[in-house]
Amino acid sequence: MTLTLAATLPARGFDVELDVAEGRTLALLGPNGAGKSTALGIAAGTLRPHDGHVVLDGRTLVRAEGGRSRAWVPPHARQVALLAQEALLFPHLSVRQNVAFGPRSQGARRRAADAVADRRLADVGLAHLAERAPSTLSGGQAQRVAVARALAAEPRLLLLDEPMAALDVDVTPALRQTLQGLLAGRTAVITTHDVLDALLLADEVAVIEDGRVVERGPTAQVLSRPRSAFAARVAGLNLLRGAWTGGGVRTPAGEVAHGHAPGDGLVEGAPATAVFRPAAVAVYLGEQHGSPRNTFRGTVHSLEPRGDLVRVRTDHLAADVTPQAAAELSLVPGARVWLSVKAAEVDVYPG
Ligand SMILES: Nc1ncnc2c1ncn2[C@@H]1O[C@H](COP(=O)(O)OP(=O)(O)OP(=O)(O)O)[C@@H](O)[C@H]1O
Repeated sequence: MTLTLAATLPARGFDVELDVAEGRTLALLGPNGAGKSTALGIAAGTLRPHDGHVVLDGRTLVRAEGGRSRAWVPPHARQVALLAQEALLFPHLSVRQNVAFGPRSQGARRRAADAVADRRLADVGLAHLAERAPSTLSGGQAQRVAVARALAAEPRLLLLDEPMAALDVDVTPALRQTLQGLLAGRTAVITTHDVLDALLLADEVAVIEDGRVVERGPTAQVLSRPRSAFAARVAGLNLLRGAWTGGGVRTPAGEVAHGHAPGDGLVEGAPATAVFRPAAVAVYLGEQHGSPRNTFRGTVHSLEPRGDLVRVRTDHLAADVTPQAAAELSLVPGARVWLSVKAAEVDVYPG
């Protein structure tokens, strides 16, 4: 592995192990306060773990035991670049000087550093802004300069902390596309809440909740067969977890989901997961009988516009219905409903 990180920080309830292979990008997904930024801070050296280690390309960057550092490489000597949500450019330096800063501080001469800066600015499509002052840039441009600056230092590891979070939605697709090109073949960790970042930028995904990794795997697998509630939400899927019993997944609350189970591996009494799309769910005011359907009781929590449809959220499930259906059923928060989904629309898998 290029990067291995195993660290605890009891003050934050943080206890995480991660690894990233050479040239791969890992996305850290998780709710606010889960510990994603803490993981990046420990890798970058802005935070010290209480126990654990970080090893990059065989070099130990930190090793700590019981709150004492046994090994410590300071942040600037780690060959790790951390890109924050805000660009944080030096205001008194030009765009080119900002990007040349890393090579300069590594000892490159002015001309050579400027040449690197111009190449990196070209990589992010901003060669024409090299003379500008940071204060004259838009948020999206500033963030691109920050990406160029991070890459100019030739880091062995690139850390991106929600790089799109502070940007307007209309500029995020372009930056995401730029990052897609730049991350190919680099070792990187990106934190995000956005399914598109995970899909387009990451080879693997790790879901962090309450300071622990609760799920990890190749991106497509985690998003199509999530096991954690958070991954299911990011993937836009309903998720029910329970035990495989009598041909269905029985949840601790007593709900049963029948579905189709491609492949095998389901064992009577063993953990199993059922997922289905909100668009496959119909909403009724009374229980539906007959036909191979699953029905679940729920109370409407919220209604949100979702393209041409309305997303109806109940305690733990979601359904996408037409605005006409929502109106005919008089759906409002607090309404008691039945949600119904055909077994053929439900994927069931072990775990
Ligand atoms: N400077 C700090 N001092 C003490 N505790 C902190 C500090 N920063 C964060 N924490 C706590 O550490 C835990 C993990 O926070 P962290 O910022 O790593 O989460 P995150 O997953 O990055 O969240 P977000 O998505 O909101 O950025 C939280 O409980 C948070 O309250």
